[in-house]
Amino acid sequence: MLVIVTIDGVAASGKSSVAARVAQQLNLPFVSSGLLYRAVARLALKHDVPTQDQEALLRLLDSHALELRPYAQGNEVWCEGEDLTHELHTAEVDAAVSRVAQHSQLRAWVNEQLRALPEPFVVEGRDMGTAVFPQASVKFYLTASARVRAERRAGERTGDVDAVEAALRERDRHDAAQSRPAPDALLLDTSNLSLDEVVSCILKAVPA
Ligand SMILES: Nc1ncnc2c1ncn2[C@@H]1O[C@H](COP(=O)(O)OP(=O)(O)O)[C@@H](O)[C@H]1O
Ligand SMILES: Nc1ccn([C@@H]2O[C@H](COP(=O)(O)OP(=O)(O)O)[C@@H](O)[C@H]2O)c(=O)n1
Repeated sequence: MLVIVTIDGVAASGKSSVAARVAQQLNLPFVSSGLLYRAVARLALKHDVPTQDQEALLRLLDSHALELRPYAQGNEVWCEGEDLTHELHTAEVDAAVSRVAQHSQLRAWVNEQLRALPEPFVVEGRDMGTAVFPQASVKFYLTASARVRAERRAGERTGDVDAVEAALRERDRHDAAQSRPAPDALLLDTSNLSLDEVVSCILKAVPA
């Protein structure tokens, strides 16, 4: 059966880890939409383009072709022969990305890249079940307490748990506009669930 599964949620709620595992079980590709926003933020930082200047960001995209490659073992973003993926999960990009993501034309550009991907797939982000793939067959929205998310993420970033939690809360605040759950999404608080439990809960909702 051809399905799109959307997994949206707040920062560090488990979206990409869960999406990768769900996709593997379903033998589908998974798509990490946030990587495109992260890649634009990374390019802006690299080329000294102000993140509040949408026109300048769009010009940057015209001159630096970005490509999301949704491999099963992990998504990559390439820019003109260079793999940018390893540069996208830094505190610097975390701090800049929400400013990039607030621009409507830039969001339209990201959405165009995503809608051009061959279906079916599992896709994760903030607005996959609302703005981008409202027709998706199965929609989830993941949450977890800010403390739990900070503890999980602290191992992946420099800085103590308090600083990571403050940065996550700040990003959630900036991302609030595009982070509303779809009315038909199933909400899952993962604070007290293991990754395996979250994955099995989602798989139960996918039609056989
Ligand atoms: N339910 C869970 N239980 C334990 N650890 C989790 C769970 N979900 C995610 N993690 C861990 O939390 C961190 C953030 O998860 P990630 O998938 O990157 O979240 P997101 O894509 O929402 O930012 C990762 O280290 C991941 O392994
Ligand atoms: N569908 C999406 C995905 C990400 N984003 C933006 O991109 C940023 C990074 O997304 P991400 O999913 O890689 O971040 P994490 O939740 O993994 O920390 C978010 O903080 C949002 O600003 C968005 O606006 N819409």
